[in-house]
Amino acid sequence: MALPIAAESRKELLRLATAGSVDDGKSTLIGRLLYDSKSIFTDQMESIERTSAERGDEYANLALLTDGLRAEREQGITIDVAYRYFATPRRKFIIADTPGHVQYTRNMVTGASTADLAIVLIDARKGVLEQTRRHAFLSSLLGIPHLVLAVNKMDLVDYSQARFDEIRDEFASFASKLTVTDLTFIPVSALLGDNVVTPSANMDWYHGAPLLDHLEEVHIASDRNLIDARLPVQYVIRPQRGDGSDHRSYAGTVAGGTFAPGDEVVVLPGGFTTTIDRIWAPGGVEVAQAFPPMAVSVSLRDEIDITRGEMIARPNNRPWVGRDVDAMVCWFSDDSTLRPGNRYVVSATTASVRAQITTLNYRLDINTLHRDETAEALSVNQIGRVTLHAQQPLMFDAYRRNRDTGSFILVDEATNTTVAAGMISGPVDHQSTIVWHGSKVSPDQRPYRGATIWLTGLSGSGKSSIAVEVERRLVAAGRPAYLMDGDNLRHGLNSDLGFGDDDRRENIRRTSEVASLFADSGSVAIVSLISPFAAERRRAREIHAAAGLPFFEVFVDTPLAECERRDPKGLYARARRGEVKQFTGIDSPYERPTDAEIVVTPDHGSPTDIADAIIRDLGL
Ligand SMILES: Nc1ncnc2c1ncn2[C@@H]1O[C@H](COP(=O)(O)OS(=O)(=O)O)[C@@H](OP(=O)(O)O)[C@H]1O
Ligand SMILES: Nc1ncnc2c1ncn2[C@@H]1O[C@H](COP(=O)(O)OP(=O)(O)O)[C@@H](O)[C@H]1O
Repeated sequence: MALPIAAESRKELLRLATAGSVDDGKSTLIGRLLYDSKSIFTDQMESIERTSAERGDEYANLALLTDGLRAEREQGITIDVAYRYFATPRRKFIIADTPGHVQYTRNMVTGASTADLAIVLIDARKGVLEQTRRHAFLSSLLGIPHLVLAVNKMDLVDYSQARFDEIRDEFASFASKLTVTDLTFIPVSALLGDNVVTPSANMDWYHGAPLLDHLEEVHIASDRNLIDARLPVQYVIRPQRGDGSDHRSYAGTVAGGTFAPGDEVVVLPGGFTTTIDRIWAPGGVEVAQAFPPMAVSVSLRDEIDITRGEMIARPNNRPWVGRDVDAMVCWFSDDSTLRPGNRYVVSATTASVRAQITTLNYRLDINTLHRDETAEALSVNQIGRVTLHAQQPLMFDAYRRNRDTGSFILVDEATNTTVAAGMISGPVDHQSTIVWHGSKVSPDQRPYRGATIWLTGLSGSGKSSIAVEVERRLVAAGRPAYLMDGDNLRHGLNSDLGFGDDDRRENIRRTSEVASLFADSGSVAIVSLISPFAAERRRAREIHAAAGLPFFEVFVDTPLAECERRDPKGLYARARRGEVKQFTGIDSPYERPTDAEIVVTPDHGSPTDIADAIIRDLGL
């Protein structure tokens, strides 16, 4: 016999969001659902009955159930969303209960972003109001697949079918402008229980299901995207000595499609292709298939260096990979505004990347759907369409295709707070209008196969001295080779860049791209760049890997003290005196490479000795 707990966990979960103000009877409706489905504990019920009697309420005031909880949680919580849990024999439910006033747009965005179904309440006496339209619009913007219009307080309009029909027609004409796929109207009285859990004896003209039946029956299994296989890598599990495993595995929550052992996959953004070896569910149980929203770990047939934030997909069905994204954002922060030029960290699936807002295309009035194209900023609870530019490629889908891989949050790095939520429309247009023109020359038609030798190290470590010797030897041997020295590039290609972190990243990015073009042409690109950041060096490697080009990192590991002693340009002395700011090793970081192909130290001899060794070791 199955244990009850197992039966419980097998039940399908429906995430439901309710929007509306207290006056519409939202709290009473939720209370009624909990009460009539026997989800309230007896002691809670007794206290509600007692308080209702004290207040002189005619009926047990079920709103007290949710309002009481709200008062508790108001302390110290900025985003006011209460999650309630209840279950019936057929399904489990999580209700995200969000207050409905205009200033609570951010709450609704937070609470409803993962919902399968939204209930929008209408007071039958008042009909369709501005806030009804606002809630319906937000539900559609958030891509909630099922929308229920609960026309409440039917007892106060004599259970009139005519009034219900009037409201339904008015709302349906507005909803036709939205992308609502499944719309259901239910006449209810939350206070008296009509059509909430049990069918109403007062509305025999209504032949549909009561609300709870609808919630139990609405078909949600196919709402998830089961086509586009996506596994954002959350962390890497390395084999422990002695535990019998011989493979690294990659853990994450499946965000779309299905994965099975033997499937060919691509790891993005690097572009390596391999095959899934095995898949485990939590607890180490091996499974034959993974689908959303399963948390799994997978092992791959080839050893590939994968880190958090990368994505496993299918070679013939990839997410977009790009830096420029077009999105709708809802601004959350009371303390700041969104403006073009502002910089944030974009957190999308498991990746976090720095990005800048490039444009605010318009601000949307969520009551009228009017687009204000003259808007210069978004403040709290406002929604607008923006484009942003990320410093590293993001992997994403359109939100309407996949709510997990199509959404992100913006984090203010200075305060480490979430300032916005975003829903991606797609890559910025200019990208989709640019096509890749393939060359008619294949790599083996070129006289030489190119490569990049990337020298990294502190200023004065000896990068340039070694690089010029490598270039000289290769050219003398008849190989096309070309030296790209950071100092020299900063005179032309990178003359607009300084030494702040962002500028250095851009410096490394541009140099990576140019080096890969040289390598692609059959030349050996020799780069001599401090390149202090591990992520950007890694990105340089990935750019080459994606194009199938060899990339060799050479870490010129000369201790800071020795570089400072050499100080060929007198820059260390000036940095110590504070005349040169953000100098690497002094007041700007250098992240030491951990996976360089070659590490050279001063013990290895003169630059010429080292150049000889590099050429020999790399087989060039
Ligand atoms: N603040 C500060 N920090 C580091 N380096 C400085 C700075 N200001 C000027 N220089 C000179 O610029 C050279 C480094 O440029 P890079 O393009 O290699 O640097 S980076 O990769 O963008 O960090 C570097 O050249 P090398 O000594 O050949 O490394 C310095 O001479
Ligand atoms: N292997 C080495 N042994 C001793 N001195 C070296 C070595 N490599 C470079 N140097 C000296 O160190 C100084 C800085 O070298 P440089 O190539 O300009 O460094 P970087 O390009 O890393 O700033 C130069 O004076 C150079 O002669």
